[in-house]
Amino acid sequence: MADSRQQPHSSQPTHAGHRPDAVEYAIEANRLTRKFGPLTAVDQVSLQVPSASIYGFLGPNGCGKTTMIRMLCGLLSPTAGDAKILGIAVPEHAEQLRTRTGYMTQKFSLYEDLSSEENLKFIGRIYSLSGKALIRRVDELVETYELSTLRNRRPDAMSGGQRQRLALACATLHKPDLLFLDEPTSSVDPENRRKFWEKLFDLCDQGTTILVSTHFMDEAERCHRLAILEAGQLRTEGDPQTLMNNLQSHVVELTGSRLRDLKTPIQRLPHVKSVAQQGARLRVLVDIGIEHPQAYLAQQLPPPAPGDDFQATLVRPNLEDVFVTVTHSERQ
Ligand SMILES: Nc1ncnc2c1ncn2[C@@H]1O[C@H](COP(=O)(O)OP(=O)(O)OP(=O)(O)O)[C@@H](O)[C@H]1O
Repeated sequence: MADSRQQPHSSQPTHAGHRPDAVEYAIEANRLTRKFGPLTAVDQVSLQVPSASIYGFLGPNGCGKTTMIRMLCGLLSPTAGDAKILGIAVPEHAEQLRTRTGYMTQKFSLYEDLSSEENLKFIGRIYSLSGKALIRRVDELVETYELSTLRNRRPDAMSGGQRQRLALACATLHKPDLLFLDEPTSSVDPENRRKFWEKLFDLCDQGTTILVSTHFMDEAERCHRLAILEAGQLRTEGDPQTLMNNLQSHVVELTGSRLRDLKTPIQRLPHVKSVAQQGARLRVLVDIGIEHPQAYLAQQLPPPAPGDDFQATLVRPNLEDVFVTVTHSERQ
């Protein structure tokens, strides 16, 4: 039976934060906690985000991603714990970070009654740009984010991808050292998401640190490092390849002609953590303590009928497998 696990490849940033005043970690959070009445939305989360890297928050709805970002931005006070952003304590000294950070929310904070160009100029003036410097910067952003044909268009007449490009242009107008992106691609198709990520890597190469929250696995896999959150708690943290290599489950793919009948019995097996149908295959997560997972599954199931081409293959874990294993979400 085949084992298609591949060798890890490096997912470290190729640049080392070449801004002169760069700190080693753009974000340092120490047991950060936020309660809303009886609810603990963020529960003692500690993490370090290396400068000039892209760091992801991955987690289901309501797991605390936005609350965490708002505390790191200095917009929300923690109930307990502390954080330093670019070496500066928040929320105490958040004002010092105003011109050094950018924030793009999932709702794209654009002014709907202003055109693209007017949005950019308005934001530019907030950051004290004026005259030729403002015009130059707006032209630069229009070029970078492919907005030249949209200069006079208002956001409400733009597609999701176009609005997102404009929102990113606005969020980066003042060349922030650190950019917070809260589910920035939730209304964007895969092609535009891919292009958006190219822009993020360009920014990162220029020394910008990016913290991005997402529930898309393919996006999470692009990050240099990743935190998986659930119910306000940090379940695991690391670079995606290492997380996949260190997965505490075997991943077995089953093919054959009676997969739908097998799904329920497999789900009931004591050492099976999850079963998901993917097209003509069942993807099964088996406890890492089981030495021969394919044999384990074959032994527990009814014998194949004559002519059944049942096969069990050990495959390389993906990030969704990591997510399912470290959280309590059951993949069906
Ligand atoms: N101001 C608030 N008052 C009360 N509860 C809040 C407040 N803000 C967030 N919460 C609660 O805290 C929990 C975490 O919410 P949060 O928005 O941080 O999650 P999230 O991971 O960003 O979710 P999503 O992916 O849906 O955006 C949720 O249960 C939410 O209802």
